[in-house]
Amino acid sequence: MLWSARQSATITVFAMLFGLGMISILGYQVSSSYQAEVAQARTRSDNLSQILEAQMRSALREVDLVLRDLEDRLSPEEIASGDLGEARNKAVQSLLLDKLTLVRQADNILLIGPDGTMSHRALDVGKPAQSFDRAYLEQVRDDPYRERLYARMQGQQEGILLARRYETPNGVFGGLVIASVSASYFNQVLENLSLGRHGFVMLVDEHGSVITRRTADKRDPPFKPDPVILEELKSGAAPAGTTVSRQSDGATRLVSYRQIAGSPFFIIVGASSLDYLATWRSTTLYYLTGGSLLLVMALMMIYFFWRSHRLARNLQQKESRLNVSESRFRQMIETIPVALVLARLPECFITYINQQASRTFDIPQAGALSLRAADFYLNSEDFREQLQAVGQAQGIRNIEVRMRRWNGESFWASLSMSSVTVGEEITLMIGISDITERKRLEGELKRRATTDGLSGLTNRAHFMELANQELARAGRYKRQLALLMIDIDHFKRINDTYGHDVGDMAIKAVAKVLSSALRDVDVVARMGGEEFTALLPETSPDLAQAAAERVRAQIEAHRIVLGDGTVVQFTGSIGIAALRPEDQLIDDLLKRADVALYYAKQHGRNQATVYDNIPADPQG
Ligand SMILES: Nc1nc2c(ncn2[C@@H]2O[C@H](COP(=O)(O)OP(=O)(O)OP(=O)(O)O)[C@@H](O)[C@H]2O)c(=O)[nH]1
Repeated sequence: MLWSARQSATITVFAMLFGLGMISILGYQVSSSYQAEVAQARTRSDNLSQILEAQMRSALREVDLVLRDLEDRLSPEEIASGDLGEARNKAVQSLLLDKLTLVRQADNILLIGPDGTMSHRALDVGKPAQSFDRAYLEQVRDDPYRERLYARMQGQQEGILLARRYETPNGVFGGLVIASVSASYFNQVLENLSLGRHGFVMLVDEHGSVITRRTADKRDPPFKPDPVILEELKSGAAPAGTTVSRQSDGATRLVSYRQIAGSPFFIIVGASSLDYLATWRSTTLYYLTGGSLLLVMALMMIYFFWRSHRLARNLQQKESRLNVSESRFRQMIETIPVALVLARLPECFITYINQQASRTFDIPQAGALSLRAADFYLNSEDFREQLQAVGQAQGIRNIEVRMRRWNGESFWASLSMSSVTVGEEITLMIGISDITERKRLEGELKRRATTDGLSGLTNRAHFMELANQELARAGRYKRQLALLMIDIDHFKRINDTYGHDVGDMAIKAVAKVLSSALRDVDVVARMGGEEFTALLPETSPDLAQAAAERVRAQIEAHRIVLGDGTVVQFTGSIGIAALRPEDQLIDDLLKRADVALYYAKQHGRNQATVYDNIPADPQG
């Protein structure tokens, strides 16, 4: 199918729009899935920080409740002094131990007196805190509204100290009840979190110092919390959970900050784009690969479409040029003055004849298609011979042959024949020129060249030619041959008496007599003037004499009746010569016949004389 330029352009535009549409859809898909992944990661970080915050908040609250319970159970002396006697000291420690077992997140419980000295502790492990940070203690002592206090654990162990301000029944600062929650507890909490390969989670204090942290990849550089965000969270300027994104090392980090309610500690959860975009990246890669393939296919389709379109267009142009040249060629073939017949070999069925052939053979062009080439020949054997000749040579040229028109009339044709092979098919090409007229003219010329114009008989030159052939044949086959030489008697007198025209009539009359009185095989000629010859093949001198006598008698019997009723009659003399073995040329015979004629004239005319019968002495 061949598209017009407009259709091609439309198809190309559609294909390009399709490609652009695909790119847009792909782009949109990639971008929206990116947004979704980021939003999901943000939610995940936020949720995780929220869960951790709730978990840690409740853990600290449990500890606080235990401490509050202890406050109720302990007396001011028991907090203030560790020197209560062995039994009481043991009872206090036992109480502390009991409470410690209730909160597995706490690893020890201590009592600090108002002077900052540790009075009791549940477990005698680690370095005993002899005295508490004095500045901190004084701060607590002087702030009766701060009943719950937090501090980072000092020393080697990382963790949190959760303290409660103890007041004596009369409202005086009585010391602190403290529980320590070591980082190992938080580590346990954070242990089973799924953070991804580059994620982290950390517990920091209000200054951003890390209490504990967990990263999937230990080689990752430690994350430094943003103090501004911590400050904003503390002051309430930022929402309880704040998630920010930061660029680092070619990746984006989504960091979710959340303060543990009621405490100066913060949970920070970080997710890396290397993790949360991993699936998106691989999916996008698939999309892009698939999309690129589709795009390449679309481009290839456009390319192949254009290519085939161009090829088809070229083909069409070539075809139309071919059609033009074919129609020109066909027109030429149709109008050339040579009859052209095409026939398919080997059956020789006619496949085409041109207009000239139609005229030559007198048959409609379509009508010829049911015929074979041989049907145009007068003798189909001629066709077979020519076909054979074409098979042996390249072709045959200007062969003269008798052909046949459709109405049965025969004619002479000059014919050329050759064969061409197109694909599997072998076609016979026959060019025919009707040469009937040429043949007629040739015949006429030949006749004029060999015939005497007045008498219609063979002229002298042609007679000499034919006579010599007969002579040679007779000599070869040892056959007899006789020659008559006929002359009108006193012809001059006829001319002179009646005129030249009557003389001509006499010449014609003698020619007629000779033609009728002699055989067809006899060669009769007018040698000039009123002199005639007749060559009689296979004729003995006696038979020749009889024929001469017949001629003489018919000439004598002939009458020319003139317009005025005048009857003209005349006679003729004939000399006869028979072939002799020594004769080489017809002139030898002519000479002897001439002698015999002369003898006949001399001896009274109107008679036939055989040369061999002339007496040795002519006078006698
Ligand atoms: N009408 C006519 N006369 C011709 C033609 N050719 C030659 N002649 C004449 O024929 C005559 C021949 O005469 P001659 O050769 O003297 O012989 P003749 O009169 O026949 O006498 P014999 O032969 O002795 O009987 C001449 O007068 C020629 O002019 C011709 O074609 N037509």
